[in-house]
Order: sequence, then structure tokens, then C-alpha cells
Amino acid sequence: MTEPKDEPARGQNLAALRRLSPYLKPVRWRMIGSATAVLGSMVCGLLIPLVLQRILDGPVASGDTSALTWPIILAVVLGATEALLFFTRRRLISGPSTRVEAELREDLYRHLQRLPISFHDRWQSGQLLSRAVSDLSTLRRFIAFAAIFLVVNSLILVLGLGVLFVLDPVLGAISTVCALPLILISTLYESKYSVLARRAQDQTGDLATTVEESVLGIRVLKAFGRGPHLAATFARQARALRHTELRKVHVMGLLWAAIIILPELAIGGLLLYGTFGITNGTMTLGTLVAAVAVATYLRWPTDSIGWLLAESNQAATAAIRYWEVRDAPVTITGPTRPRELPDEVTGHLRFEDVRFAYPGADTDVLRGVTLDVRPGETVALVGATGSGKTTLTALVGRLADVTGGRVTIDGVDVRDVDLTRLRTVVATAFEEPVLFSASVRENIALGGTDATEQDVRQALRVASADEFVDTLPWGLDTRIGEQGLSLSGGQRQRLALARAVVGRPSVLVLDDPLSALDVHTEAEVEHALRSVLADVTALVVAHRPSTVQLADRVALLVDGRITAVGTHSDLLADNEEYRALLSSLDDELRGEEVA
Ligand SMILES: Nc1ncnc2c1ncn2[C@@H]1O[C@H](COP(=O)(O)OP(=O)(O)OP(=O)(O)O)[C@@H](O)[C@H]1O
Repeated sequence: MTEPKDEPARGQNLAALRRLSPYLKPVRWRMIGSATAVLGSMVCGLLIPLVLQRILDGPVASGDTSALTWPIILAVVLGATEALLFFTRRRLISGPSTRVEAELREDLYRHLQRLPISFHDRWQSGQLLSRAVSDLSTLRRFIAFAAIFLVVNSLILVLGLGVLFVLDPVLGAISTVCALPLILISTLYESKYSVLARRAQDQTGDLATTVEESVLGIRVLKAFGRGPHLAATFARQARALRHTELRKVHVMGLLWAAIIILPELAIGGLLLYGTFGITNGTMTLGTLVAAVAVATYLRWPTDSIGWLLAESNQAATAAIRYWEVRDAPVTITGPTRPRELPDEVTGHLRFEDVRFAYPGADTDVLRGVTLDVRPGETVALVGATGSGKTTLTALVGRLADVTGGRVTIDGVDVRDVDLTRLRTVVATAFEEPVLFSASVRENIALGGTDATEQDVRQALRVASADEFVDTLPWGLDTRIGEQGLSLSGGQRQRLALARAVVGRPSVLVLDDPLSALDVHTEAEVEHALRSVLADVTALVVAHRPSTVQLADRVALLVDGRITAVGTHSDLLADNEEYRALLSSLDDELRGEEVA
């Protein structure tokens, strides 16, 4: 599922850009300096035609070449200053614009880390990726270029038209009459373009999602021969994006037609009127040449307005998309006044009448779970598929919050404990042992920020992973591929276990740690698990009888409630439902093995 994609409303654009001001404030003087430099540079450029006018109507008309020296020196100085100031603009703005981009990106990443799992369940990763990369580049380009030139070019346009009016009011009027429709067309086109810009940016996000998913799922795709199917989906999305880009070009093309024709008409009009003026003696040659030179100089400020508006629109769309993520509420936060857990946490874990419903769902997944896991005890959670086992485990480390009842550790509600402290006390290992493209050491140390070399080695020993890590080419420093793809399933599971125990948690939550392992690997991980579970309170989701046998007691989850708790053998003897469930899990397992 993806996030809602609204077309940007008018007015929303400006508000989204205005919200960037806290980031722009520290660099505002450099931005103003850059705008002033470019304005100064363009004013110099605008003055050169006036010097030309003086040369033509003065020394050239009178044949007095001795009077040429100073005007020529002035023209050269103006030209050199124009170039120097233009260069200064770039020097002034490049540092601040990249700094703003980096800060926005950092804050986005930090926010993504704090957002609840439910947010990440809802959003496609490609959409987040495109916002963090391409949208922020668009904003940097806007800050460094479009924002400054939009202001400066508009000012130069007004100034230039003013110069034309001073040279001759009719020349000024001809140029203004041609410039006005251009501004009108640019404004009309702005709204059309912004809708297409938003669509193209969203489609880029979809495309990124497909690429990312196919790279992560490359094994599944190859195994099922589904590569061509995904390639077809990719091609379809790429075609849709191309179609939108072509429509953008079409809209842009219409604008460019107006942009090119209207200034040409203006220059034609100036030449026509000027030629009559010179013939009648009401205008000098210098004035006409200066007017044509000014009008030609104004082509870039005029031409660029549509394109700069397009860039600004694209930047506004990028800003809206950026704030959509930044505005997503962080629903799981630490308490303002945290309650202290004892220094020596015993790990007494209790679920008291716990209820839970996923956001937007009509029914509760958990409907009053009550379970007591004693300090140091291992309880296996058993239930039919979809009965809510994973959901229940997520509540301990507050990956999700209960919607009713409470979860306590040593008598303290987990919502009252400082979040960092809670996640030091509780460690979770998930069904899919996700590893990062980093060294083995870095992957393990993720489980405990203060973990020393000795802690990492101890954790590997506990998880029975030390021997195979020693055989890796660079031992602990061996870089493992993204998702640990260069390792076997059992090796990845054991590294995930080591990561879970490295911070010496008091409560360990394991979501089916033996999933997707063959019999041989299962035995290796089981051995590791026995030693991992020896010193902690553990809640283990179990899909296999072998995992159940690691537990002191078993809790049976049926229809969102714990219906029975007891030892494996007691439940086997007394509970019909448990027997049926276990034999169905056994059948499933046998089916998997045969397959
Ligand atoms: N992010 C989610 N949003 C909405 N519903 C969800 C979400 N995740 C799980 N569910 C639903 O909640 C119910 C319980 O899911 P859960 O993953 O906790 O079950 P489980 O017992 O762990 O299943 P399994 O044994 O197959 O892993 C299911 O009906 C599932 O469809």
C-alpha cells in the first residue's frame, strides 16, 4: 500500500516553501549576498547599451575619436564587473545550499527512525527514497538558483523596461505590451505544470520501489522465474513516467513558443518604430541601437521566467512531499516523566488484559491477553497463523503500543519507561534476520551501542556463531552483503541472535527464530538458543515443536486471547486444541520439508 497522493492545492505550494525558513535563516545573508551579486552583475550588463548609445551619438556621430577612450574603458570595466559578480554569486551560494540540503536530509532520516512501524508498513520504501534523494536535490537547486533568479530576473525586467521608457516612451510601451502576455501565460501554465510535476515525482517514487523490491527479492524472483513479470511491471511504470514527462514537455513547449515569439515581436516593433524615428529625425541611431541591445539583454530574464516558475513549482512539490513525511506523527514517544526500572531488572514480564487493534482496522487483533512470564523463564507463544503472535511480541519493546490494558516489566508499565532504557532492557530478534551491509562487528554492535570487542565476542559465543565468524576471511571485520546475502540462513539467524543478546537484555523477545531453517541448521541454531535463553526472561513465538521444547511453559493464543498456559507435556495431555494445533504445525513442517 502506498500513501495518499493528493494533487497540490494552490497556496499549499507557498506554505510548503515558507516552512523551510528555519533552515534558510542561518544562511540568509549568504543568499542575500548572492542575490545582490547577481543583481549587480545584471545591472552592469544593462548599463553597457547606454554607454554604447553615448559612443554612437557622441564620438562616432561627431567623428571625434579622442573622446572614445573613457566610454570604452567604462564598457570594459562594466563587462569585467558583470563577470566577476556572476562568479561571486556561485561562490556565495554553493556552500549554503548544500548545507540546507544536508540538514533537511538528516532531519528526515532522524524522523524516519522515530516513526512507528505502522508508518513504515503503510509507505513504500521507494517513495521515501525518492523524497530523501531527488526531492531534496530539487530543493537545493531551487535555493541555489531558481529562487534567486526568479527575484533578480523580475527586478531586471522592470528595470530594463524602465530604461527603455527613459530612452523613448514608445519603445518602452512596445516592449511592455509584448512582456505582459508572457507573464500572463506563465501564470496560467504554472498550475497545469505543478499537477504534472507532482505526478512525475510520485511515479519516480513508484519506480524506485519496484527497483528496490526486485533487488531485495532477487532470489525469490529468480527461484520462481518471475523476473520477466517484474520487468513488465517496471516497463509499465517507466512508460507511465515517460508519458507524464512528455506531457510536461508539451506544456513547456507551448510556453516556450510564447517565450520565443513575443520578444522577437518586441524587437521587430522597436526596429520599425526606430527606423521611422531616425528617418524623421526624432530619434538618434545611438538610442535605437541601445534600445535593441537592452531588449536583447532582457530576453534571458523574460525567457527564463516560465522555466524558473516551473523549477519553483517542482521545488514546491518537492517541499510538500518532504513535509508529508516530516509531518507524519511520531506516535511512540518516551514519557515526559519516566518511571525508573530497578538497577537490576529481574525481567518479570506481564501482559494485563492487553488489547490491540491496527490503525484503521475494525476489529481488535488482541482481545484481552493476560500472561505472566516469570523472571528467567522462557515462555513459548503458540497459535494458529494470523492469531496475533507477532503483534503481541511487538508490544514489549513498544514497536507498537497497546490500545487497551498494559504490558509491565518488573511492575512498571512499559509506556512509563524511558524509551532508550526500555530498548536496552528488551531485545527483539525478528523472524527475518535482517543484516546490514556492514562488517560482522558493526552488525552485532547495533544491538548495544556501548558494546566492547569483548561483548561482541561473548555474544557470538553465546549464539554459537564464533566458530563460523572466525572462518570468515577477515573475521569480525568481514563485510557481509546487504541483508546478509552472502551468509547461510543458519548463520544469519545466529548473528541476529548475537545482536539480540550483545546488550545483555533482561527480556528477550524472539519471533520464530527457527523459521525457514533446514533440519541441520535448525539443530545448530537450537543449540545457540539454549545458551541464549539460559539467563533471560524470554517470550518466543514458536511454529515448530522443537522451539516449543526450548520453553519452560507454553501459552496458547486463540482468537486474540491466551486460552491455556502450561508445560508442553501438560498441554499435550490435557488440551485438545493444543494437540490439534501442534499436529497441524507438524504437518505443515513435513509439507515444507517434502517440498
Ligand atoms: N500492519 C498491519 N496492519 C493491519 N493488520 C495487520 C498488520 N500486521 C498484521 N495484521 C493482521 O493482524 C493479524 C495478526 O497478525 P500477526 O502477524 O500478529 O499474526 P501471527 O500469529 O504472528 O501470524 P503468523 O503465525 O502467520 O506469523 C492478522 O490477521 C494480520 O493480517
